[in-house]
Amino acid sequence: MAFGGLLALDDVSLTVPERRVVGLIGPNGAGKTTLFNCLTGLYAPTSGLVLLNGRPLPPDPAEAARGGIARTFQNIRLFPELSALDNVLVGRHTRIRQGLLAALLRGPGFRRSEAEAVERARAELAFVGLDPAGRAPAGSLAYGDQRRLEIARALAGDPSVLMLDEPTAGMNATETAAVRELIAAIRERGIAVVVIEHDTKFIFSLCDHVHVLVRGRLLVDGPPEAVRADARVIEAYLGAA
Ligand SMILES: Nc1ncnc2c1ncn2[C@@H]1O[C@H](COP(=O)(O)OP(=O)(O)OP(=O)(O)O)[C@@H](O)[C@H]1O
Repeated sequence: MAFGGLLALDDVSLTVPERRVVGLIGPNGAGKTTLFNCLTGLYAPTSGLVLLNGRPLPPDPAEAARGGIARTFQNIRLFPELSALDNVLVGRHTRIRQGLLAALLRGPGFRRSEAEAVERARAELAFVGLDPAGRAPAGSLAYGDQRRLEIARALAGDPSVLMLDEPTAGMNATETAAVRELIAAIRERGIAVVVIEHDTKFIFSLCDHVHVLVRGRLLVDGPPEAVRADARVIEAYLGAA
């Protein structure tokens, strides 16, 4: 991925297997968010391909969502005036088959589909540890709960891959531990997770596989123990001795 003369991602390739938590770490400006933006269709990579179950995914966020890739953002992007429940319903929207006419007529098929969506949204709120009624406006929730709400919204779209951009940013140790448990529970549901985090302790204790990105290139990847002990990773983070 090039931005004018800046090569933000250079020859980066990674695979996200089913039911795995894949970590992405690297210093500031390494290209982690840019990679997320390419994988979720927000950016059209200058060259290269994104394959989902072996099929090329067009660079279109709506297609990526329908295909089963969901994400959260580094900076929370909720609809603050909408209730928590409505925020999750927005995430469910890609799976609702009823068209405009059905919505206008509000027939039994539409009402059933709406009731199912609400039930599912409540289940996702409960899954992430929030009040399933979800009446409070999203903007009134505590910061950590807003991050959970974003995850609930992403899960409501039935993703096969969930991409989390710094899910524990700004959280204390207790909240961070809860997010670690939540991600493990998401993997148990059969969903693959890709996580960007600056907190390397969090990444090494959670992930099945870790990729290290430095200045747009993949430096090292492997199981957490191997990556943590790799001299190149230690140098990239701490500088040479
Ligand atoms: N839309 C854009 N236009 C131009 N340059 C961009 C754009 N998005 C990112 N970049 C540049 O690409 C490089 C990688 O940025 P990116 O945000 O992906 O890094 P990051 O690893 O996510 O960093 P951080 O850990 O600070 O969030 C940086 O040099 C950044 O300035």
